[in-house]
Amino acid sequence: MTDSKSALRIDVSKGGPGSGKGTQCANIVQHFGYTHLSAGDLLRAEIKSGSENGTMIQEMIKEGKIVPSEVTIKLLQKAMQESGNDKFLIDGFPRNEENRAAFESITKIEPEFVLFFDCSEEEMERRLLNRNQGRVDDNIETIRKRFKVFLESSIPVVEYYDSKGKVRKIDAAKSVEEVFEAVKAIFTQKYEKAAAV
Ligand SMILES: Nc1ncnc2c1ncn2[C@@H]1O[C@H](COP(=O)(O)OP(=O)(O)OP(=O)(O)O)[C@@H](O)[C@H]1O
Ligand SMILES: Nc1ccn([C@@H]2O[C@H](COP(=O)(O)O)[C@@H](O)[C@H]2O)c(=O)n1
Ligand SMILES: [Mg+2]
Repeated sequence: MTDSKSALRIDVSKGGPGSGKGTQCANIVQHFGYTHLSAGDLLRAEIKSGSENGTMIQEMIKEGKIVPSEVTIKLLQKAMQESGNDKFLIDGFPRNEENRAAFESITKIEPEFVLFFDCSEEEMERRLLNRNQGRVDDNIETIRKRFKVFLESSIPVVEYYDSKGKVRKIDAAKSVEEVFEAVKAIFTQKYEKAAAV
């Protein structure tokens, strides 16, 4: 997203649950100097911190529901301020139209581009059930709810950005290395274009 006043640059990483957003963002950070902000990770940290919103967030995550935007946006803004960076890769946000509209209205920032990790439900389900990170939402019941929310609420946001020519779709069913090759090509092209201006 670009913000002319503060020159913050933000790209967005989207894709279904288990499509590999977090894995690829970690690679992008190492190669391209972004700060990675995972909305899900920030919400999980908020639960651990013992915040007054912790119980509500925990319940929403267990049910695969989307936490109210004001909570998530405050966490994102705080993390951005604390990072000292001006280049952010926001992972798993905006998750629905409310997230998108509220973020843009509060921050006046729009994404430069949106990476969309495209993967079948069958493969995503396999990956989530093998993740073994102790997440309360990595069980088959919650995974099915998360897939439904993804289709009903998150895909329309991808379509919105697509209509603005911002989506870069990546075949995320390939190996981690192959997916990263495709990601690298997108970022390299972006920097080459910027250098040519
Ligand atoms: N290309 C890949 N091939 C096989 N396994 C992968 C691939 N990418 C990621 N994984 C594995 O799949 C699991 C989910 O990946 P990751 O946590 O990056 O997904 P995510 O999109 O961030 O999911 P969530 O939305 O639930 O946070 C992890 O165990 C990860 O190691
Ligand atoms: N914008 C968001 C992002 C996430 N959540 C909640 O966290 C859960 C886990 O998110 P991951 O990106 O780590 O998979 C997600 O299912 C939501 O419950 C949210 O509310 N808003
Ligand atoms: Mg993740």
